Amino acid sequence: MEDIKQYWNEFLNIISEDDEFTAVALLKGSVFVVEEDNKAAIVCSGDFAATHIKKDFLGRIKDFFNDKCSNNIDIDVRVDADFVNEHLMPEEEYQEKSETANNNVEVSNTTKKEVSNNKSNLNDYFRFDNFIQGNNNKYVFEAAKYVSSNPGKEYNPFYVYGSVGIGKTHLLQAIGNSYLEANPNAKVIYIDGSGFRDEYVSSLQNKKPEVFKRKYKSLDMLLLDDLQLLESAQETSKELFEIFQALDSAAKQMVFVSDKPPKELRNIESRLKNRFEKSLILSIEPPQYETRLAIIERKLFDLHTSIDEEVMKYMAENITTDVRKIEGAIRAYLSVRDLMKITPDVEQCEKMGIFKDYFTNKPKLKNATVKEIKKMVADYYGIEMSSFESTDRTKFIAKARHVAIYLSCEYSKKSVTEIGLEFNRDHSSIIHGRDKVKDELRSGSHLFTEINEIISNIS
Ligand SMILES: Nc1ncnc2c1ncn2[C@@H]1O[C@H](COP(=O)(O)OP(=O)(O)OP(=O)(O)O)[C@@H](O)[C@H]1O
Repeated sequence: MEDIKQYWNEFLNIISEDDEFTAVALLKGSVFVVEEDNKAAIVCSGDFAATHIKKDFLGRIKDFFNDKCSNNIDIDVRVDADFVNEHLMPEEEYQEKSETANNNVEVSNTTKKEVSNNKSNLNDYFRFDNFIQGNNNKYVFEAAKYVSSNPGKEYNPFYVYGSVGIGKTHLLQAIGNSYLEANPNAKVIYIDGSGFRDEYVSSLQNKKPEVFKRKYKSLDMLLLDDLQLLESAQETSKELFEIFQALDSAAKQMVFVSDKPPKELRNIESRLKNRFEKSLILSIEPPQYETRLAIIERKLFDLHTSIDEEVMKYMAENITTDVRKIEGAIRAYLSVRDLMKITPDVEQCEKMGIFKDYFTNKPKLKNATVKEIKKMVADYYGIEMSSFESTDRTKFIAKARHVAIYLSCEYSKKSVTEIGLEFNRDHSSIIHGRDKVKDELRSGSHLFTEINEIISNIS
């Protein structure tokens, strides 16, 4: 029998040499099993790994084996987290890891702090290969990668903005880490607005502003986070403009991150604002359902653990904006699991309120009746109210009807049977309509925006 397993190791070595970090992490985090002479499987810890392996690598893996082996090898990719946990680490290590998974989460967080490189303030954890791409961030991600390998060129400065906890700092630091990896002697500084202001103020107090100026003007790359924190520090922003000019004329890359676009920044040196407005400005949006699910899988993968898929989906459905909250929810779940030695399912999570501090609050509709909801939805889509009760099944009407049914189920406090009476339908049609919208929302469809707009019109 041929040594198929050996070929797998050879494949891993080749792919490691190619420096495909994501591939290496995904493939090494999976288990290769030879099942019969001409049958093998790649067992993964989650759908994220399985999907990517199937999509991006299975073809190459099959070609590689077909070149090596005399017979065609049938290779399947499947998900079995427990199997992976058991086979990937020695038994004692596995026991230790699962017993201390909660600590691991903390360890991972402290690691985030401890690994920071003193000179640059960068934290090694924030890399491109552990950043999940989705529709919300794909352009920013591509631009960030481009900037880190082509610094000081056409995207200088690069300006990124977006709301809380959606990966701005992660990408900013990934730019620095990746650039330093290729240029280990480069001078890079990552700092946030308040750190920059404090350093400037203390250089004035110590009567050494020249040292401060020299330090920043001699950089190869400046990564300034939370720029909005300089809004109340006009003098510092003037100083930043000087540094900006020096770095710009030396073609040194600058990346700025803020919670708002340049035009909304107040009390910032106007010449600086003007320059920002001419830069490459991109925003990161909150991640959609699939991206949130992939982030959860990735975070668990980093922690060498896994949790029930339904619980992951439950988290992804209910934490819609802030990825930091997703990390908190994972920590909360693992603490309960490890301290109480139970594996809560979705129902238990709900009963125990494990995620109550992390879930995104649903917009509140004050005293919304089914009638009001129907009126707002009809106005929004420009249809007659009577269409909701009619038998008209044209796509547009059916969609509006489903949205009205969904909102009535979520917000009117009426039972499905009562709602059914108002839509001239039985309770099973109401459940069908409601679930159809829920499924679409899960898949990150545009309906999410439409529903939010309707809700804000009602409330
Ligand atoms: N797409 C993603 N893939 C992987 N991890 C992510 C992603 N987006 C956010 N995170 C993680 O979420 C956490 C919060 O992200 P980050 O600190 O970058 O947010 P931020 O947008 O800078 O927020 P703030 O404005 O509050 O500083 C980090 O631990 C980061 O690794």
